[in-house]
Amino acid sequence: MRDLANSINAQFRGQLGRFRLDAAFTVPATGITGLFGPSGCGKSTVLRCIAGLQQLPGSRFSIAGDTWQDESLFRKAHQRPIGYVFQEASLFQHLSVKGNLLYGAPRHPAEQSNGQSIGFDEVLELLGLVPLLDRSPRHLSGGERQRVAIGRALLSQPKLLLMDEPLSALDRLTKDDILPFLERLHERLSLPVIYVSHDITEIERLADHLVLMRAGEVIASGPLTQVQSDPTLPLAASREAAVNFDAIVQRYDSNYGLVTLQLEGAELLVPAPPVAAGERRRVRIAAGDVSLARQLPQQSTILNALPTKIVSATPLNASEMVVVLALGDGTGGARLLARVTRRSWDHLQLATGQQVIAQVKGVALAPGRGDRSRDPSHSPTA
Ligand SMILES: Nc1ncnc2c1ncn2[C@@H]1O[C@H](COP(=O)(O)OP(=O)(O)OP(=O)(O)O)[C@@H](O)[C@H]1O
Repeated sequence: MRDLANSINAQFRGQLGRFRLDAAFTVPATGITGLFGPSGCGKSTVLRCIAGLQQLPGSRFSIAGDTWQDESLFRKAHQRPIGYVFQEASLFQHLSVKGNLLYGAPRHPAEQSNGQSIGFDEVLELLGLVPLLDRSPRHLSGGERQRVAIGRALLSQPKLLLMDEPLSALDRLTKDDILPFLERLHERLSLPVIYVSHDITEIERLADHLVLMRAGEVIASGPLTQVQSDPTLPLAASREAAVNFDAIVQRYDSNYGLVTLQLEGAELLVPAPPVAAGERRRVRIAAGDVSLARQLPQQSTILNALPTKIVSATPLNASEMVVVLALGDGTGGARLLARVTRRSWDHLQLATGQQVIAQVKGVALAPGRGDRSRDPSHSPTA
């Protein structure tokens, strides 16, 4: 049982027209929780319930030991300390950016939030808003408007930030511009965030925990990598199946332009711009980029040939299977996914519990703060 004082506990049940919501999850009250699922599965409805905008009898919600609703209590929307960021930023056109940011901000934030206030200057710096302060919202790009909306939500001193598809109205390049700002918020603020998206690449980039929904129900929740690597869930079986890790930079080899990253149970070599030792960077390894070998390849261009143990193997279709691997000797190492053909599986006489070598042909490394390119670079590691 998770410690209630440090968790978000949600249970929303009820009928909305023809739609039945029966969603319950418990996640830590820290970091970013991604709420992911197909269109119409109920993600926005869950956020509306958390915000107190939708009341369903018999529902419960608490965060860090503070109950917002249960059988006998229902705090109205304005009594819930939340920031809400929507797909389209609704800014006041008659106010400047500064006016918009300060709208709704408590006058004495430190008194209102037990000293845990988010400062005006800090928000400006985190979201790069200084050059925009005197501008009218009419003259902002979509990405700039969204940054202002996020800043305004933060300055209301919320205890929980709800983000409902905040990037989905933006084009690819603008999205890539905003993601590093969100990563910085995540790094610097301890504010818990529930982030709704139907774009798995955003979730992979930002989330620490994941709640998977389908048809009004929560089908899984847990740490991101754990949910990604569960072969019984739809993510591991999808074409885009991948796992993400937060790895620590060990060293940088400027001679070859390679960074060494430490994961639980393995080290990875990845081509990258110079990066300082000790930095934390998120990596993504796609199932389709991992192949298996019985032995360490003697002469190969593959940079990352990692000892692993086969945890499970699940057929995907007539020709392919998804294999879950534990890095290292299988005790406590991070999990990887590999998509292999059934023919190769039989040919190599592979079996659950066996030690095998995972050959990682490519790794996507999320950019660091100093990187010029903001798109996660997918580098062949062969
Ligand atoms: N007040 C309501 N009355 C009737 N039906 C509702 C109500 N609110 C939501 N629904 C229905 O609930 C379902 C879930 O909607 P919701 O917007 O939560 O899904 P979603 O997962 O956020 O979808 P998307 O990713 O497309 O935004 C939809 O079929 C919607 O029509």
